[in-house]
Amino acid sequence: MSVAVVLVAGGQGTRLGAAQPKAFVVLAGMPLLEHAIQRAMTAPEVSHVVVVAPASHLREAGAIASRSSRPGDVDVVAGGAERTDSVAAGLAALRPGDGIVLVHDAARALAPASLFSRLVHEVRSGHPAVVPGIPVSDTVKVVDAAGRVTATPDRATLRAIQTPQAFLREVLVHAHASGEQATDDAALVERMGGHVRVVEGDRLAFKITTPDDLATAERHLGD
Ligand SMILES: Nc1ccn([C@@H]2O[C@H](COP(=O)(O)OP(=O)(O)OP(=O)(O)O)[C@@H](O)[C@H]2O)c(=O)n1
Ligand SMILES: C[C@](O)(CO)[C@H](O)COP(=O)(O)O
Repeated sequence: MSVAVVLVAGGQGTRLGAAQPKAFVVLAGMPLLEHAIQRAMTAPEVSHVVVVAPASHLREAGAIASRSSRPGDVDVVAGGAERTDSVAAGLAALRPGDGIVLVHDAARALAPASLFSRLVHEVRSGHPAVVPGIPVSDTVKVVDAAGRVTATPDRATLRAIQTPQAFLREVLVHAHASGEQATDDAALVERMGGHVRVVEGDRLAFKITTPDDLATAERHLGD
């Protein structure tokens, strides 16, 4: 069963505030998208990457894909208005033999190859939906629209969820068939009653969202 990565890079990066969409912002001499492709393709299990780019930047994404170690194994398609739409566009471009799908944010450009491998191992061990998570160090409160606290969940039960998120292809495709939006793909599986397993994440898989995050990423690469 081959393993495909749907690498979503179709967002604008409004919170980063750069002149171009976030995936094309240069970090240590290379666009974030290129960092993400390199790391994904370093995982020996990964046979194919579908890059989902903004419709305005297909040519730029194609040029980045052509510089990868295996250009024939990287396809580029146009994304949609929301992240969920971009993932759906990537799923539509999977190849026939792709049985395991990892959905990954280009914005988590430093996620290491070892994280991809760990998730694939978990799916191959019989878990149809597996996501990486990090224990939270802050106390997290649930608030209503008026800012009033309605609950303080036990911190030990909470995880900050990252990507890549790994699924059996049929499970993910079925979950997306609902046409609903969600902030991550696992939530669609949860909504249809599917089991999602959380495994240990990786601090390097943090999401580059703001200029501060970009500076943090630069520091990591300088270490
Ligand atoms: N319509 C969209 C929106 C987001 N994404 C991707 O989803 C990932 C996570 O999204 P986020 O970090 O929030 O990126 P943006 O939506 O680009 O950021 P912002 O909300 O600041 O505009 C990113 O790799 C982004 O490119 C996408 O492919 N298509
Ligand atoms: C998928 C995700 O990265 C998991 O933490 C996250 O939910 C993406 O959120 P965003 O709203 O697109 O930033």
